[in-house]
Amino acid sequence: MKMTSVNSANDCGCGQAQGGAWTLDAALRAVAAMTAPLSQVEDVPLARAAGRVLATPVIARAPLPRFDHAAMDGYALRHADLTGPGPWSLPVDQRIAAGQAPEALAAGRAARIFTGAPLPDGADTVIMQEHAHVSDGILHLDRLPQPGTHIRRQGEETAKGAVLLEAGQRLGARHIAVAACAGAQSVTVRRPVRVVLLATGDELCDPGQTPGPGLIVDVNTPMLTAALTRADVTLLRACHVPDSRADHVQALAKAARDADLIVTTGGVSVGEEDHMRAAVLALGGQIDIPAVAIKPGKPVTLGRLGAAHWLGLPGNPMSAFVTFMLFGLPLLSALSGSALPTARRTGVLTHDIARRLGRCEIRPACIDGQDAMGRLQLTVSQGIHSGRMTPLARADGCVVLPASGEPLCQGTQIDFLQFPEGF
Ligand SMILES: Nc1nc2c(c(=O)[nH]1)N[C@H]1C(S)=C(S)[C@@H](COP(=O)(O)OP(=O)(O)OC[C@H]3O[C@@H](n4cnc5c(N)ncnc54)[C@H](O)[C@@H]3O)O[C@H]1N2
Ligand code: MOO
Repeated sequence: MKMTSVNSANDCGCGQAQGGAWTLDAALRAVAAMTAPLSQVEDVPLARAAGRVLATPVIARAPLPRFDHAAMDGYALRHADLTGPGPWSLPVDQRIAAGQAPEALAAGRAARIFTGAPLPDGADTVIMQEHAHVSDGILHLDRLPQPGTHIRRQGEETAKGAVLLEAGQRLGARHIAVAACAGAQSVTVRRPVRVVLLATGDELCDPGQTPGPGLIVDVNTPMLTAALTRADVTLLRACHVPDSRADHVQALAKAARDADLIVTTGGVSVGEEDHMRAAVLALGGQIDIPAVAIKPGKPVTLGRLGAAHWLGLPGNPMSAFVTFMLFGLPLLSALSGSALPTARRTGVLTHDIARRLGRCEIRPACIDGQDAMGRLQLTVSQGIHSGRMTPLARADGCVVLPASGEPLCQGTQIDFLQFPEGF
């Protein structure tokens, strides 16, 4: 097959040298297989548990609801007291608000009761106050109620001892609410994943600075700092590393001492200024996945350095973004023992796509609604450039264009990775 020029304006050269590169699916399977959850756990109060990952299940300490109670403001009575054809009249001799302990209901009597208040012993039915009439302390009913209405029974939602949240659950507001229902004051979660972020390149200057000749603004550090700002991650530090082997070795050695995961950007390609792989190997590290046959992001490299995982992202910001989404997010999930954040969905193309067969492409895409069958309608960026970030700002996720297969025409089904919230 004739290759187009590597100098083409829309092409950084990925896909031209597939030797040694893993397929995307094989690399993702390997990451899942070789990454075990951190063993250390800690107890945190519910108020500080948002975004953390449960290490042990949350068990109901009592039945839910804990006791029989009224589901409506009204009157509690014993249904068997409503004898004969009606209307019926029952003296009201008790008033029970939420939080009060009632007395048993005497025969032939009703109790004024409010939503959430415990049902008195002997009562088995609650009448909404809109369906009752009370005068001089006597409850009058014209219609016979259904026995047992408007009562929430002890244990009807769940029994004592039931598992309400499984280990591995990432805690959002609704899960914390369920833990509170369970009677928990705190939860046992995995400790945060400790990450060190290293951006390599002599050309980098900080955002906000005016770059001197040949310099560029560091995009990867703010991008990945944002992606790593989450409750289940402690970003220990984010540093620039100059383009020298000695500086790489020094920064990596320090990172390996305190990080669970070292994320680097740049320096993973093949030029003399690319020192990352050599530095990892010089420190006794290992490379598990040397490259992945995707565009952008082919030079992405995964390995180990001491006890730490190493994720070597390519320097081009678009490549770094895509490879962090594909590998960084699953790595963090695996280390924190939670499910993958981005399930692959299937969508349908709204237009034809020109692509080069033989390489797997990851392209930004927008959701343009759903068709009659509920399938996502996807509009995909035409062509990608691994340094260009602007298409990502408008996108809802990325499509995965397979390396082989039929032409991609309007209506073709395609895999879609929706960006997680905040990504
Ligand atoms: N002869 C070959 N050259 C290249 C190949 C190849 O296979 N053979 N692969 C190309 C591909 S694909 C990519 S991607 C890049 C990856 O290179 P590195 O990971 O070594 O990254 P750098 O060379 O350090 O930087 C690439 C590019 O990105 C810019 N950059 C780097 N860091 C940042 C940052 N923090 N913020 C913004 N921009 C950044 C850097 O200035 C370069 O322009 O290699 C190709 N070359
Ligand atoms: O295309 Mo490279 O993918 O610039 O990562």
